[in-house]
Amino acid sequence: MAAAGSDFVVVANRLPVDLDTAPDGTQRWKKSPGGLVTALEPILRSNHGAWVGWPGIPDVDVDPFDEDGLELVPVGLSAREVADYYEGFSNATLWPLYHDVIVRPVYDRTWWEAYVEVNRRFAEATSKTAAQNATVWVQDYQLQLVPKMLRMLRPDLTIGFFLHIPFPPVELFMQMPWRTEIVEGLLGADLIGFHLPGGAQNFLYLARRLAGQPTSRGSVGVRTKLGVVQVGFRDVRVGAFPISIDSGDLDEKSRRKNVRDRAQQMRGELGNPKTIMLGVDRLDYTKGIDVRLNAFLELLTEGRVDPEDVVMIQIATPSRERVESYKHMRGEIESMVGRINGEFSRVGHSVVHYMHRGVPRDELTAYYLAADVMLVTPLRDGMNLVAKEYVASRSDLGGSLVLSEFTGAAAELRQAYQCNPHDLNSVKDAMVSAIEQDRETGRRYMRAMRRQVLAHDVDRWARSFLSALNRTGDDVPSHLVSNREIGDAEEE
Ligand SMILES: O=P(O)(O)OC[C@H]1O[C@H](O[C@H]2O[C@H](CO)[C@@H](O)[C@H](O)[C@H]2O)[C@H](O)[C@@H](O)[C@@H]1O
Ligand SMILES: Nc1ccn([C@@H]2O[C@H](COP(=O)(O)OP(=O)(O)O)[C@@H](O)[C@H]2O)c(=O)n1
Repeated sequence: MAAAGSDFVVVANRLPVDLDTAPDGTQRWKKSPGGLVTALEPILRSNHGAWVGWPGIPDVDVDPFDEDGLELVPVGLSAREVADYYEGFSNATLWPLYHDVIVRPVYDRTWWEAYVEVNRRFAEATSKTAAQNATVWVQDYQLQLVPKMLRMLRPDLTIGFFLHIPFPPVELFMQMPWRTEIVEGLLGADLIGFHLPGGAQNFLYLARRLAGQPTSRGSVGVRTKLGVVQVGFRDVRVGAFPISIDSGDLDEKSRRKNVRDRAQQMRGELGNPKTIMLGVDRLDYTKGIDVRLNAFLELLTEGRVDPEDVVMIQIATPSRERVESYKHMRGEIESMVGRINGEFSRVGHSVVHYMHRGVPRDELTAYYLAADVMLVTPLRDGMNLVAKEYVASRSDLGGSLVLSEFTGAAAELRQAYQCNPHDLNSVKDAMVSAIEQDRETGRRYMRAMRRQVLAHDVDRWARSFLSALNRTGDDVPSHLVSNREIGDAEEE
């Protein structure tokens, strides 16, 4: 039976803050990594909702607490569950399978059992947190069984699900030993959202084939034209809702004098090179950090880029460090950085600056402003918020974006220098075009991309998903998302 509870509950693998243990044993909360938290935290904060999630370290038992008007409901995981559910099934099975099998997925029955058990725990915690008839929004691949489990516990709830990573082609999904259970788990929701129409389309096909449910046959549009799966007397709707960022906030930050001064200072510290190229990613094999380093190495070797003129900065945030494929990739990337610097740096002038750590937000905005060329080269990425953040930060209309075709963002940022990360020549050519771009062309491209990102911000993303979930047309209940109007992109 529902207690008083919250009217709006987000359920995600992680809380927006992680409990961090310092070397002296003291613990403090710090912002969790990744785009999901960046995207959802502002919405939930402005709606005084509740967030159910894992506090980020094993074997801690924390009571629900209030943080600036947001109720945080921790779901504890044991060390074994972190190994089997998070590192195992989520990040060594689902993550590689959904990212085009860049790394071979491991199918392990023990991991699957832990995934089922932890999903049940999340469903139970949510059931206790949500008020009668509340709206619950379940996030991402770690929790695909929660919609069905939650519906069984609380049929009064309106349940949405959003997948932040790509939904794979049918032939790849069919590898999954527990494919039917996953499709049926998702079908517990009232609305299932993907970044792109292709993911929605793949899911509709699988709902027919694996769950044997009738579905609509027409194509799915972006934020419009939802697909439908009929599950008994319920209609489950399926749609494409490309996520975004708080672009207005970033635009405003990038105009601040202290941020601009810091960007200038960074350029000075690097010896004022003609071109600064920047990469900002979690250290993940999907992000194609190795691809851009290889392309840079070849350009330097061929003399198409002069090491005196071009400097590359790579910020690589530590991620999933106990998963084997991540350990392996870190070693490879760091040895490539060493090789490039060994061949092309001189005393006092490194060609690649590599940082294996997170960076505070203001500092990150200054990096975006300092960079002439932003390198976003994933082999596959659900959206990639970094690409959108770069564009939102360039209120000066400077800079150029090299963008992989295999990111969700590529569907919206058409004026980027798009490339195929599986084709090194394509990446090299895009880099050279971005480096050599003339000022007027660059301003035109950046203006067009900014119009897109400023008009389609994270507030609009949440509003379009939640209004579809609540079947209220354009009017979202005011307790769900802020009604802040999005102004026209103002430039310069
Ligand atoms: O929680 P972690 O295991 O440390 O990973 C961080 C997050 O990575 C993934 O982010 C995705 O969501 C972004 C926002 O929609 C999207 O732009 C990006 O393409 C995705 O990779 C993951 O989906 C999250 O669940 C993780 O929290
Ligand atoms: N050092 C860093 C690197 C990234 N980030 C943020 O992490 C998020 C990454 O999101 P994304 O969509 O590009 O990729 P995922 O890491 O979610 O796969 C962005 O919002 C970045 O600004 C950060 O806060 N600090």
